[in-house]
Amino acid sequence: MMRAVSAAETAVTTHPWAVHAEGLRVRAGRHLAVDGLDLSLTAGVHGLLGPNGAGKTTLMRALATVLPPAAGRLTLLGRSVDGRSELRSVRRTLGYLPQHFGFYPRFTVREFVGYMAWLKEMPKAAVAAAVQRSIDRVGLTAKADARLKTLSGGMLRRAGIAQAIVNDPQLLLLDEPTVGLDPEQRLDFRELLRDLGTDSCVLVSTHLVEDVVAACTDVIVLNEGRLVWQGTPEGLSGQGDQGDAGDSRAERGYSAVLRRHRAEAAR
Ligand SMILES: Nc1ncnc2c1ncn2[C@@H]1O[C@H](COP(=O)(O)OP(=O)(O)OP(=O)(O)O)[C@@H](O)[C@H]1O
Repeated sequence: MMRAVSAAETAVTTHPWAVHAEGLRVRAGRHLAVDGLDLSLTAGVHGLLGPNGAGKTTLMRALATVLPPAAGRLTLLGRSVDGRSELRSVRRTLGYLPQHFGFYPRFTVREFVGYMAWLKEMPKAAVAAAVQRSIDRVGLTAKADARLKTLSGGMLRRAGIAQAIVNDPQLLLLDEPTVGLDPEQRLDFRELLRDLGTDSCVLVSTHLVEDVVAACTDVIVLNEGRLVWQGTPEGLSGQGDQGDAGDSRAERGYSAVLRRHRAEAAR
């Protein structure tokens, strides 16, 4: 006899949230930088906005499994992040560009990306082609065999993006990826983001509202460790009015979201 399958079971097996957080709290040092966050993300490009100190980097680090949750529930790609074997399997399918990343200056771009592929336990036979493809995708083909110490800041950032995408991650976390990119590279990067977001869940932290509008399917606004707004870029543009700060409708909408949250918090 066939057993009835509950909606909850199919949801987990066929449509797992790439990120599902309930009441998530994360400490940065002693400070509770993420304070009771509820967030669910699926495939697409999600732009993470928030003022300095909002908790964006701390959230990214928690989703990258670098920082453990202090409280609440967190599942990534349908798996909890509690046990060692779950963590290992999640990390194989993650890509993460930290805000500040360490690297060996004498490594070439190819060696660096290859080393990260090895850390992600990619099958040996697939590494060389995957490394070349990710270097090509970030526009560093001509610099593939240059040492990292000889690269400009923007090129180094692109090498960082290449290592993050080398394993075709299902969950890609990019913390301020456009810092140091020149205007032409930023346009290319937006195209790459749109491409990556068709199959994967991409979370991009940025201060540039225009990048979010141009490349994201969804916007998340964080303030004081809490999610204060989530919706489409068009929806964000509709939040503001002429009196709000900003050069574009989206910037004024973002200012309005923060203004309202601050007013509510002050009550
Ligand atoms: N190691 C630490 N020890 C104590 N407090 C910290 C530490 N790291 C971060 N914080 C604090 O946690 C809060 C959130 O910091 P976080 O770096 O996550 O914010 P952010 O939104 O990424 O900011 P920015 O836009 O400036 O990069 C800030 O108030 C910050 O001062």
